[in-house]
Amino acid sequence: MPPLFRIHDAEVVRAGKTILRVDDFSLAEGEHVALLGPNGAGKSTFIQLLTREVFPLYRDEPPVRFRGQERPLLDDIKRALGIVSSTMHEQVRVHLPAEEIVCGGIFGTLGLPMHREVSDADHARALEALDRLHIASLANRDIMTLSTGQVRRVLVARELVRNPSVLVFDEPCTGLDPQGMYHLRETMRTLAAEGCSIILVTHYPEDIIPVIDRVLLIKDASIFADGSKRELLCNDVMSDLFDVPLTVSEHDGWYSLYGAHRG
Ligand SMILES: Nc1ncnc2c1ncn2[C@@H]1O[C@H](COP(=O)(O)OP(=O)(O)OP(=O)(O)O)[C@@H](O)[C@H]1O
Repeated sequence: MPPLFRIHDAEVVRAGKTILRVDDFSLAEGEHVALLGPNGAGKSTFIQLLTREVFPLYRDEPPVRFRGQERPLLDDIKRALGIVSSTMHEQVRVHLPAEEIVCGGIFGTLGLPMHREVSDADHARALEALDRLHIASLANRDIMTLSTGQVRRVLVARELVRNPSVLVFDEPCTGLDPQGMYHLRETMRTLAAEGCSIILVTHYPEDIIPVIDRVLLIKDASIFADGSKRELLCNDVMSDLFDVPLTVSEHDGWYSLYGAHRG
């Protein structure tokens, strides 16, 4: 089986500057990975290479392959991938029940589509997605009255209605309180246990749920390291990645990062 994604000899240039270079990377079907690195390193650009929102410099052989295809259809990639980011909820500025927001995910609309029939089965899919994340009780709540953490989980459900095989979480816990972080990380665990591949982008090892073993460290527009958590989530590597002294601790497969302050 070809890998889900393969990137080979890709370079993204903006304003005359290389903002990402990837010599070789591949992700197998069903594999999880966490991208970790400082601000401006190139993590979002990496994701946008996969989703074909940015294009690398021309090569005779296209640098990004999806399921072995050199020129995949954008629709095929969109069908396979669900994306949840910490900024998505800023676009939700309408008074609609959470269930309608989720149902809109089937049609790619924010709420129910204006000119298309929404069947009982569509509504049932939306409720099922909310239920999978244990938030069915929010179905009739006005999305504008929910907490940031609740909205983010509703938006995960909105991606789930299309049954993607891969979920990209782009800084999913940014702006959440400890309760919101707990639930969001539990959501990732639930989805991984159900067989979804997770691609996580984060600044914090705390977000890397135990089932994700592979970490891709990105720094200064290139891959700094690619390997297992045990190998890379350690004091020296993290201090080098973020250019400040850091200490890593691990407990039951969960990692934490602290500033190694003196005095
Ligand atoms: N259109 C553009 N023109 C010029 N520079 C750009 C453009 N888009 C991105 N960049 C630069 O490319 C670099 C990588 O950006 P990217 O958003 O991928 O980083 P990131 O690792 O996701 O950062 P953060 O953690 O802050 O979200 C940054 O320095 C950014 O300023």
